[in-house]
Amino acid sequence: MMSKQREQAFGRNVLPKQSERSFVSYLIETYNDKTLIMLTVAAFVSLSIGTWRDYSSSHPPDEPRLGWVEGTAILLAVLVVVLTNAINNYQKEAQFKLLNSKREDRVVNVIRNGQERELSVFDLLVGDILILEPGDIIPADGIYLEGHNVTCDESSATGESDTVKKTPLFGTDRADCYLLSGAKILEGVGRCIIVAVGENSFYGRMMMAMRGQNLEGTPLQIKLDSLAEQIAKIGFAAALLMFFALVFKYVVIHSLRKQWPSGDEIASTLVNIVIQTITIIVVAVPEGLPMAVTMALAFATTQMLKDNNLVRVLSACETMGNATAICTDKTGTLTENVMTVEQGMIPFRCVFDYQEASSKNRWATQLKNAQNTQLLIAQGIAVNSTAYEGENDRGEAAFIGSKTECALLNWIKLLGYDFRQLRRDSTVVEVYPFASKWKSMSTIVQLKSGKYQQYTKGASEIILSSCTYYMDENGNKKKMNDEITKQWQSTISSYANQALRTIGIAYREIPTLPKPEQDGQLPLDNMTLLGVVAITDPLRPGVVEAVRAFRKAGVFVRMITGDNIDTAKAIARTSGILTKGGIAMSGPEFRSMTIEEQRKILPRLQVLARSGPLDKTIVVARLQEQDQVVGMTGDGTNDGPALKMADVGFSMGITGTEVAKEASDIVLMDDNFNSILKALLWGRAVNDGVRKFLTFQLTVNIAAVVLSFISSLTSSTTESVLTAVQLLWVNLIMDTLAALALATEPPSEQLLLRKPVSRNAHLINFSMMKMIVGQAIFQVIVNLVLLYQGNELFFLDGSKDGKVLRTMIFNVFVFMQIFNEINCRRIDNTTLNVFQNITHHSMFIIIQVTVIISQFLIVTFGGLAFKTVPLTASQWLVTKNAPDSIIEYV
Ligand SMILES: Nc1ncnc2c1ncn2[C@@H]1O[C@H](COP(=O)(O)OP(=O)(O)OP(=O)(O)O)[C@@H](O)[C@H]1O
Ligand SMILES: [Ca+2]
Repeated sequence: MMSKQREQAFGRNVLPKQSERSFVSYLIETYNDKTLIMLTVAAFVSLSIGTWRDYSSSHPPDEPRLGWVEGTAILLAVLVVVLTNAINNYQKEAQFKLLNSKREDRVVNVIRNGQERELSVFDLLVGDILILEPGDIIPADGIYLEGHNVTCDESSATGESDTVKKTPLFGTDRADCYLLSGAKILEGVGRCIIVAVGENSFYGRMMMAMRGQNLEGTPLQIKLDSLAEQIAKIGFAAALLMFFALVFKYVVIHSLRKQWPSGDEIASTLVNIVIQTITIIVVAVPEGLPMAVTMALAFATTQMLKDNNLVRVLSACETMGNATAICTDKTGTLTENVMTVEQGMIPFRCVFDYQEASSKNRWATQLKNAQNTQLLIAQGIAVNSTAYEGENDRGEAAFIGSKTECALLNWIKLLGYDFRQLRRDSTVVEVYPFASKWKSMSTIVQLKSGKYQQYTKGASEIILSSCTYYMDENGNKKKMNDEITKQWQSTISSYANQALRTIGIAYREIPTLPKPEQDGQLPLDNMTLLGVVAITDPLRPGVVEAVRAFRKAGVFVRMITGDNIDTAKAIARTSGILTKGGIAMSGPEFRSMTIEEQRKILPRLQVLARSGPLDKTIVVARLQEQDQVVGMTGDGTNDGPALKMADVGFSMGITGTEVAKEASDIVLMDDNFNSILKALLWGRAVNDGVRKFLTFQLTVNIAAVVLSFISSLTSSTTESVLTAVQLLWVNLIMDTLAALALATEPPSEQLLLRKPVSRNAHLINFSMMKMIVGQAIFQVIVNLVLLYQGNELFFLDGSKDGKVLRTMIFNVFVFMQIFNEINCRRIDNTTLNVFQNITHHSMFIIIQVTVIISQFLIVTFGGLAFKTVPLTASQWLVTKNAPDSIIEYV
């Protein structure tokens, strides 16, 4: 059947879209807040009392009827607050949704219409033949057709962590040929036919059932939530205190005067006091605090995707900001993973170097005597690899699979062999795919004679040590001796010192099929060494600079690689990871040390070569014991535990197995080391953004509450200088808008100039504290001075019920917040220039300009609601500069 028809009949491998949450539900969610509801009730009470007084008989007929204004204005303010917050939440959610869909996409290898190709999992169809390798997570339900040793971990489906051995459908023993989606392939290679996709697959059904479950907060969110709660309690207490103080004052004044106002006047004053109290609560409750983190995270994670960091676990983003150590792989991360066979010795004494034009011909001539060897090598490489030539996901023809194998396949292609033909000509009976644990791969084929032949390729020292024979320059099998071994060794290290990756190629003939050892590895002994090839893999551009940047930022970079120690050292030296006095050693050596010795050596350990997945976990454990925050990269299935254990696990988007990705917090979409630096930058930016916002928020909080408190207690009408509606506007500036403005600053290189902040450091550090308290005191003093001395100061006619002065104070207060917000951009003491990089931060500028314009409109046209009067140009100037003039005055 054509794939179109299959798609129509069975659908694509996607789950139906989650029913969209309507905007109204966001509105309801935001409005569902105690203080907002209280405020609404109070507003309605004020509205009814106000209207009632307007039309009551005692209302003076010549005065305008304005009793309804206050209540309506508050209702409008509540509406604006709810709307802005809901819009924010809605957008934030949309960003996370985008991230989620990206997170699920990946490529799989399939055979469709007889053609091998790479496809997006979403395009997998029933009837496709899927190619499976160790580390894959089965993307749809399938039936195992053919393969070797396929073993699955179905714990995600059954909850039991037993490994299940699968047998092919047409095998001798048809016990279990079902491959469940969601299960992991632990070992073996194979092919299966897809029988159920999307919603109909096992995994799909499970995911559908789990829909709608929510994530828990990140550590920063949890910290902020509890801080917000504490502040809210204090604010609540302050508001309550104010309420009783105002009521007490009102009662005392009137009982001293022995003259009580009319009942409705008392009622309206009481309602006013209640409204003021609730407004103070609204201002004091820092509802924007937890939101600021989510917003910063939503912003950061979507931006990080552009920097090729796919954040799987939200908290990783902020944790990365505190990282003190990075452990990175070499191949593909520091290097480009563009591999080409460049040099080699095949067989003994026949050397070639593709950099040298004449060398190739010389090698060809030498090889003439050993044609059989060349064929053996070509067969070995063709049969003993899982890479293939096909279409990549962009539809271009390419070698697909392990880059090392691609390089080898390409090499034999250049030598004139057709690897497909070679594969077709041989009968493969067993495959032991490459595993980092063993550092080799073997395939056993049955010869026409009925005997078996084993091809093995892998890390050259390991292959060398398992060989008792070697092929000499004439194509004769000879016994190894010490001298020959030395010669091979020196060849290998001369390649390795040039930062080349060496692969040993060997074979042996065996009469019967060998039994794997305990750990599943094929015994490697009595092999014949055919030769060693050396593969280049250039350093990625920018790595040297990135390593330097990490060092400046106080983050220690270590290389943990499976490659040869000399190769590793050479690369580490050129990339700047290995420095004078630094230690490079091999994984087995490190593993055999005592914990004490490991701890001692760790601060200087920069390269760990020939390491296995276990070494990674050891390094993470030792580092974490020293309270380090560790970022660790990994690509293989066995790297899973180390990735999980690390504070931030990075998996490779291109070469990483699905299992590694699942265990990781962040997927490096381009496998690139430089992207880890980007993650550090963003991590620091998120932490900083939240701190900036916190500083700003607390300053305004304290200033507004204290000012209202003092001014209302001292005023004759028990009214605060800042009216309820004005305060609500201030609250909008400082909560929602400031969170947007301060928590979304794109990172700048400056963030890399300072040492990491401890993860356990208090959210509010000393310099923030100084800033908060200093600013708040300053603001309160300025406004109080204006309140009591303003009329003389600005030569105002105080008799006009002080409206101009009050408007000016309101204006001064808002402008002080705007300046304060600019100040809060730099809280890290690295520079005093608060305008640094402000041009890169368009969101900040947009919001500030919006606030200034709105303030102008409010003052000029919003008089009714905000109780303001239009100011003259000079009064505007004065309010903007008032803080300075006050300083002069004082
Ligand atoms: N497909 C393969 N078949 C056989 N041998 C391989 C294959 N891929 C790699 N090797 C050999 O095994 C060694 C270890 O590989 P491993 O994947 O553990 O680490 P690596 O790729 O060299 O480095 P890193 O751990 O930094 O990514 C390699 O140096 C190489 O010699
Ligand atoms: Ca608030």
